[in-house]
Amino acid sequence: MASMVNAVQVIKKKLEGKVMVVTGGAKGIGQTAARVFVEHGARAVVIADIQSEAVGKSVAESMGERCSYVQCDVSDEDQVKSMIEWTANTYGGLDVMFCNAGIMAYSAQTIMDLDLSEFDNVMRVNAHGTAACVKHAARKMVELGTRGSIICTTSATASKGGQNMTDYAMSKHAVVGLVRSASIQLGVYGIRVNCVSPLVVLTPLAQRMGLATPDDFYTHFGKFTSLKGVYLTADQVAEAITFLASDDAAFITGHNWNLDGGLLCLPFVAPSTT
Ligand SMILES: NC(=O)c1ccc[n+]([C@@H]2O[C@H](COP(=O)([O-])OP(=O)(O)OC[C@H]3O[C@@H](n4cnc5c(N)ncnc54)[C@H](O)[C@@H]3O)[C@@H](O)[C@H]2O)c1
Repeated sequence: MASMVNAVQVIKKKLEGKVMVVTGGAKGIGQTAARVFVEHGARAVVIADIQSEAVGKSVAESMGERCSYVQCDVSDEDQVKSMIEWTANTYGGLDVMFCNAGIMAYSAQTIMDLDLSEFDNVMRVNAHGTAACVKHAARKMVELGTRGSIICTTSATASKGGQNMTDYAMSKHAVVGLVRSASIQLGVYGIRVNCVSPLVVLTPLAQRMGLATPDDFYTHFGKFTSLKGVYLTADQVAEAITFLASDDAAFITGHNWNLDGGLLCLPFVAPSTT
């Protein structure tokens, strides 16, 4: 028992003392990330999400006293600005901004049947909303003189075209452009900006695409990855974000980290069926 305790004690907590915001943290990847940030010793984790106060507060409470909830629609710049102000005033700083909130349209969104009001909605949250979050986090970090870390969630669709979800792919390509440009502009302040591009994670969002179990993933995506018999979990994404947020990544900026099981490295030949 004593040796087990010692083993746990030597595991490094990578986020000790940090004040962090997670947008879209009431569900899915963001909720897991908030829990993992607390486990890694973050001083404060603010979950910012469009969900009701009741839903968000119960998620935050389930993670302990270092976690709190602010209802915030990331597509509304004023709400984003107020949420960042509240975080910095309440906890005395802002070290890490995880811009993760994102949505998909309800229709297939092939180009010839593109519903442009759904398109606007997807772009408003995924591109415009992420830009508002990066903008106001950066302004606050510069104001406070913090050499912070900003991380955005984009998607494997940011590097590929698709049979459908045209608006979603466009919005995620936009986030990569945002991250690359912001990383250049903010480097002078010591602020790092990176993004992660997961393939599929079995969250409520993936369920809407009919992906609820590992078998669903293997059936639909297994042949497009070089790694076999493994799938991406929200915990793995959260650990990747934790690394990018931590001081271990002090010289890493401007990257789009593909969490894709090797999908982007597959050669230009028909995928192997073995
Ligand atoms: N799940 C996947 O397979 C997958 C793959 C690649 C990328 N992503 C991206 O990861 C991110 C998280 O996805 P997820 O699967 O956890 O989704 P999810 O639907 O499970 O959770 C998304 C959260 O974002 C919140 N949200 C939605 N609109 C918002 C808004 N306007 N303002 C604030 N919060 C808002 C929702 O309330 C929800 O809590 C998204 O950006 C998504 O595009 C997901």
